[in-house]
Amino acid sequence: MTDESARQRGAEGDPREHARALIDEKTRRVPDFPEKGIIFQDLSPVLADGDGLASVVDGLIYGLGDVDLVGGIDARGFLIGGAVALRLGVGVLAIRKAGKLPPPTHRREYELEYGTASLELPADGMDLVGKRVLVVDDVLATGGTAIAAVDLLTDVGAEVVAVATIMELDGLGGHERVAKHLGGDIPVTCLWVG
Ligand SMILES: O=P(O)(O)OC[C@H]1O[C@H](OP(=O)(O)OP(=O)(O)O)[C@H](O)[C@@H]1O
Ligand SMILES: Nc1ncnc2[nH]cnc12
Repeated sequence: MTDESARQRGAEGDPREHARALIDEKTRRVPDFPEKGIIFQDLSPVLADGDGLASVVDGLIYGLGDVDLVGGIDARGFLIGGAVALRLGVGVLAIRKAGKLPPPTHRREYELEYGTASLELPADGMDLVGKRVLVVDDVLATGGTAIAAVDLLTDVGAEVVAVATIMELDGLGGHERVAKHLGGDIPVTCLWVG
């Protein structure tokens, strides 16, 4: 990390401003992927950049309350989840796509901007009751994935304290859907909206 990037990220105020500038500059926007009509927002170049990853992590945790555990959503949420957890000094939990975890599991199905899917969590081996969990992912689109993650964590007795994503796709209603599902008092934060 350079002194310059550290200065830009935090010392001069809100670290989200620098994160937003890098997201704006580096995101790869690909039309008609994975199907016609979808503009795929590929954050790979942002996260592959040291300053980009650090800025995003700082931005995602800005203003957060107490967190015991970070839940990262399969698959791109894993990248952010591990980095955020390390920064917060807590553990990370992989919220997995169906069929990856050995039984017993809890499962929730949901609809995506393109298709349907299921998420799973282990149903034993960990005591998640009462754990304050921050859910992280790269993109919030329709909100279906985030809602399934919230429901799974609720199923295992955890308390979701915030949902944070790097990017929100405007016009799909995801932010409102997730906020409403969480009941209004739990923050849904997205660094960049577009
Ligand atoms: O708000 P939603 O409409 O639910 O969409 C958002 C989800 O879609 C993408 O994941 P995807 O299912 O494509 O999986 P991947 O991370 O494995 O590529 C993205 O990483 C989010 O998890
Ligand atoms: N348009 C999109 N770009 C990247 N990830 C997504 N997840 C859901 N919709 C997406």
